[in-house]
Amino acid sequence: MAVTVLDDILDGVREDLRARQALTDLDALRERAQRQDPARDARQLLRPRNVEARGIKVIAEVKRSSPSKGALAAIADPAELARQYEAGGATVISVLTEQRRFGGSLDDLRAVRCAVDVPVLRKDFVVGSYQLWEARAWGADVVLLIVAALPQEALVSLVERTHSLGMTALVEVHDAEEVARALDAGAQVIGVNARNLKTLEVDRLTFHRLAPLIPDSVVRVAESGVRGPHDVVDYARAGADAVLVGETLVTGDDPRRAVADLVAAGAHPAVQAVRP
Ligand SMILES: O=C(O)c1ccccc1NCC(=O)[C@H](O)[C@H](O)COP(=O)(O)O
Repeated sequence: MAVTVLDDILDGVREDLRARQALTDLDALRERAQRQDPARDARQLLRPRNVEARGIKVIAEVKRSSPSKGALAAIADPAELARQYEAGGATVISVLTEQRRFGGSLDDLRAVRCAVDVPVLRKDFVVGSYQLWEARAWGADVVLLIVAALPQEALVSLVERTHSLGMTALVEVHDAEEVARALDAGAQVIGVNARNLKTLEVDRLTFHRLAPLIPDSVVRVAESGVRGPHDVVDYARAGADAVLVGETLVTGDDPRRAVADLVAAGAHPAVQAVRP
């Protein structure tokens, strides 16, 4: 019996994963993954060495629905949406591939991969390495690993495996203990989710509380709750290198313009993140 929203999501993810594993064995996935172009270095793009290029980056998400808001947008053509995001200046495109609650799929990931040149993030609820091989086989450059969904030994192993496949791990946290776990696991990019995945409550100040616990050597991503440029400015002032934005972009009528407005806010001299 699922106790929290996250537990319920994970129950469905495990059931759907078993069905996919029954259809495609790991050797076939590995073979497909090895045929892919090497993964793009998203970490470098999220925190460029050239300080002048260091405006707050935007990770723009393809998100049809969610547990907190239900149906958001049909997104009949995820590739076109991704092209609009890229044209607006998004540094990374995030693709939700969980089907039951977010209406996503690996086909969406593949379509977006074929449509854009920027790195693509597989946003799902990873519980094992098979999903990492899936991500690589479908062209992902970045994979989300949710600390709250994984015991520490599994988290450590999955971060290592993600890096060994050439991909970047976006390790997601929501409290101080999870920050410590992410750092222990070797995370080089940490996402602070303002949304509590167990209760769905959104508190943008979560990032402000946790950012000081994340060393300057680690890329900081502020996830969720970005309603517009003002939230980008606020996250930037709290030390974010990047923001991850979904709902505001998929529910608006001009995704390219919406991304461009967020990028402009993040690039403004008054708010550029001052990074050592
Ligand atoms: O969005 C949800 O309702 C949700 C519920 C449970 C687990 C994950 C959930 N969303 C995934 C995300 O973290 C967001 O899609 C992403 O950070 C973008 O957030 P937003 O801009 O608020 O859509």
